[in-house]
Amino acid sequence: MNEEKTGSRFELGMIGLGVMGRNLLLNMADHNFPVAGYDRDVAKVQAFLKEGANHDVSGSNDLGTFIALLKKPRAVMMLVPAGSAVDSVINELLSFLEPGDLIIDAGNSDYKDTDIREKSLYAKGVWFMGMGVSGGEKGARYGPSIMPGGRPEAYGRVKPILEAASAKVNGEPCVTHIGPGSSGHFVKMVHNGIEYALMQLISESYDLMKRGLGLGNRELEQVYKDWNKEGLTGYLMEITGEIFGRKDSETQKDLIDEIKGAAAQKGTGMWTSESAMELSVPTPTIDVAVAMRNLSVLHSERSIAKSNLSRPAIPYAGEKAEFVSKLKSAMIASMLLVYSQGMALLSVASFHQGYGLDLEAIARIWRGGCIIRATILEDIRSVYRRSPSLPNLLLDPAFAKIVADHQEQLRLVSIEAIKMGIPVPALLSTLSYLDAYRSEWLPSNLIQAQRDFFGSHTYERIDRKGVFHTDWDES
Ligand SMILES: NC(=O)C1=CN([C@@H]2O[C@H](COP(=O)(O)OP(=O)(O)OC[C@H]3O[C@@H](n4cnc5c(N)ncnc54)[C@H](OP(=O)(O)O)[C@@H]3O)[C@@H](O)[C@H]2O)C=CC1
Ligand SMILES: O=C(CO)[C@H](O)[C@H](O)COP(=O)(O)O
Repeated sequence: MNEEKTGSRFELGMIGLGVMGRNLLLNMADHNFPVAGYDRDVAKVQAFLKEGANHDVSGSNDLGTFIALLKKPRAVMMLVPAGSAVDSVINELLSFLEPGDLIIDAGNSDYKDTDIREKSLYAKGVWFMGMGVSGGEKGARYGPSIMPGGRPEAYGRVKPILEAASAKVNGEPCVTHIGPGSSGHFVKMVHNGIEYALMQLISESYDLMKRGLGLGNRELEQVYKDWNKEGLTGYLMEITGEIFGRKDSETQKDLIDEIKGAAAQKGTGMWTSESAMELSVPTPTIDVAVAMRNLSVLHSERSIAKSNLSRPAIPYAGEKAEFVSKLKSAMIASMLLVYSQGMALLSVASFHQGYGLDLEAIARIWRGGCIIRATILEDIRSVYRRSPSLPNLLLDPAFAKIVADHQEQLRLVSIEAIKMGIPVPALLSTLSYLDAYRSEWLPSNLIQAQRDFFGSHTYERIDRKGVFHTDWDES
């Protein structure tokens, strides 16, 4: 190690120099912060030092040497897989850290774990922050959206470095102190839940155009590029257009056709659905997106079911261009309804978990750097600027009007999908969410009557206050 690259003067240390850790640390170094990296794998440390050679960086694959590089009170960030790896890193760190040092878990940890870790570390005098980072490899390197939670004093210590490294939209950094405790990881989890639902919707639009209309990959590439230019501008739409244009370097075939239709997952989508259920917030599109990832991996069952359950498809008989235009409208409505579900979950969690979330600030920091960034987040930000405690975006007349203007196309596309036998559970559940949310009357009176009939669970009445029970066996 070179002399000037030693000494306890590095402002932040990163544990885990994988995809995210290496890139985020280089990003911080780009902004002239002296930073140090640690990885168990010496090759990863060397690769980081080589890439950061023109910056004030240092690193080691020895934890004690790495910790000795850091300025006191120390700030140690980790980007390692969620779960036991985080606990094992914390345990190893504890023998080197002192009261007042700060640990930041910037991975996709379960927020419930974050609450436990923060409390137990605080009792030992060590500060702990759970922080969401979104943007993938490129975002981490050139500007992610960052969602730090925990004590405001802890955030204050790393605010300059996080603001410098984050994405900027109109000069505003895509980072803000989210709130206390596990709020940063909760907000990142919901970001990912929205991400799952948007990805499922886009994949359904692909299926409708591929199997329904018979469009080829060049046509699909053009449709997604057009959608990204106007009306549906966002990162996921942008990369989808690029994906359809990519050739496999080995076979020279379209790469998309070489990829198996079985989608993996690491847990954040499922945790979003679980949390929504726990907090009684309806998020049907996110729930169905998780279910479809689960169904996608049942390939051998699906190949048996294919012959057992075959049915003739009723092909689409209309104009292809007209269908694509309706589909674009359907996508606009359904994507807005996904953001509505996710933001409604944040609104309830803010109250129940004492996070005190600023929904306008969350929409602001999601406008750049993250995977769900899209121009609509500017409108969503405006809604919360007007009405900071709105329980659901659909209650804002301007936002509701955009959905209402596109809802008929969502309905028409859904009907065609059903006729063609193409699975579009995200589109259908989104439409039903809309129809249920805008319906003052729901048939749940019958469910109450049934519950009281079989279990004496009682019911409320519309004409009187109180709880009532009927002896349903009495004639
Ligand atoms: N990839 C992405 O797009 C995003 C990922 N995330 C989250 O960031 C975190 C890191 O992901 P990513 O960078 O993609 O993962 P990688 O697999 O690329 O890197 C993980 C790093 O963690 C290290 N590590 C694993 N287990 C331990 C352990 N027990 N002790 C010490 N180090 C360990 C690995 O070291 P070694 O080489 O020695 O195994 C490796 O350097 C995860 O929580 C992920 O969910 C968040 C946003 C986006
Ligand atoms: O956090 C991310 C993006 O925002 C990560 O890429 C995460 O891994 C995505 O979730 P999954 O792997 O379950 O699809």
